[in-house]
Amino acid sequence: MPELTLQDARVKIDALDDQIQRLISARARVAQEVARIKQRQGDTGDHYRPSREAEVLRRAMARNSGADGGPLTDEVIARLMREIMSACLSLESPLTVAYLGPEGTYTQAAALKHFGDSVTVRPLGAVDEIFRDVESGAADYGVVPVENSIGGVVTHTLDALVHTKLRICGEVMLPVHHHLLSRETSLASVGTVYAHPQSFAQTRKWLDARMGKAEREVVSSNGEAARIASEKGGAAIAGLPAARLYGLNILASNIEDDPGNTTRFLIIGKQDPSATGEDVTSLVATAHRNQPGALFTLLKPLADAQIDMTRIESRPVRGSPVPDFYFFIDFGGHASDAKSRAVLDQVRANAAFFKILGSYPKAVI
Ligand SMILES: O=C(O)C(=O)C[C@]1(C(=O)O)C=C[C@@H](O)C=C1
Repeated sequence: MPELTLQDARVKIDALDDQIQRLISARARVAQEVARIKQRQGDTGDHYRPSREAEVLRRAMARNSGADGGPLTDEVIARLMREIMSACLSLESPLTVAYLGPEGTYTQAAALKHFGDSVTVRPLGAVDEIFRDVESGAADYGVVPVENSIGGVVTHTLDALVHTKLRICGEVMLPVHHHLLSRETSLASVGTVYAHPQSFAQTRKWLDARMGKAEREVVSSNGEAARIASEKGGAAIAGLPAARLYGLNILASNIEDDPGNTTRFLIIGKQDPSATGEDVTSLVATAHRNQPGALFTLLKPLADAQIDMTRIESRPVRGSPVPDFYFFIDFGGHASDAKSRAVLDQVRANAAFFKILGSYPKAVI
């Protein structure tokens, strides 16, 4: 092919943009039609469909890996598709999403990664408030952190899951990069570092090596840490959105001790997503007390069925006169498929307390 001039290339880009825009508008009109179909079918809730969204994103990534795919990465393609769907859904029924605030937290980044930009967000102060907000209908969905690859589980979230009527309808995996943010311009001028306890846990080695003399003050969130650093001085450990929001300098980047540092977040709401073929089921159960091998008995059906148990966490049962534990179990599969259903029935039969927390699509991006 003869080499294009810059002007020719721009003419091509303009022509492609015309086509892209026409197609996006056509897609948005079909989404409006989808909303009318759902209403005719008597659908009274919101129009968000987590399983369909996962399918659309997986198709986009598969197309990108095919013959006509590239040069953008699968993740970039999926994120673009994410935003198109988010905008289409906002025409159907705008969503309100509550998350663990304030603004600038990793939970906000997780909420936007999962739902895209075209949602109304409500930053709230505590995990319990997010559960209440969704239960009361003030928000359609909530986003809560559940586990970090270095810092471990978020106990408030596990405890709230035991008693809520809400369902887990999705998960988000967010690679977490911590930065040291400050109004100052050098590490030497920082007297106090503010951070959430999990962020301190995830940057401990770096802080010990580089900021051994600075005070460490625990605050309720990374967003709060950034706000304090912007008002009082010192430095905050937080993400880039917080640096932008509070106009702070980045004194050091990627200070997490483990470069694979990832936080998993849950989407909580009132719907049960349908099976997609790549799903996760979460349950909580207690074993019968005083029975030798009770936990083994509880888990045996999973092993017998060769089901992939991806997670197990325990939390003490509060107020129990003898030691007793809730076991939070995740496995690959959907509660509606025959194999998972049979296993769930057996686990339920072996448990003193049993509750399915949700079956939902495995995180796509
Ligand atoms: O397929 C649907 O049910 C739609 O509402 C369309 C659509 C989309 O834009 O593709 C939009 C929102 C839903 O969450 C899922 C998909």
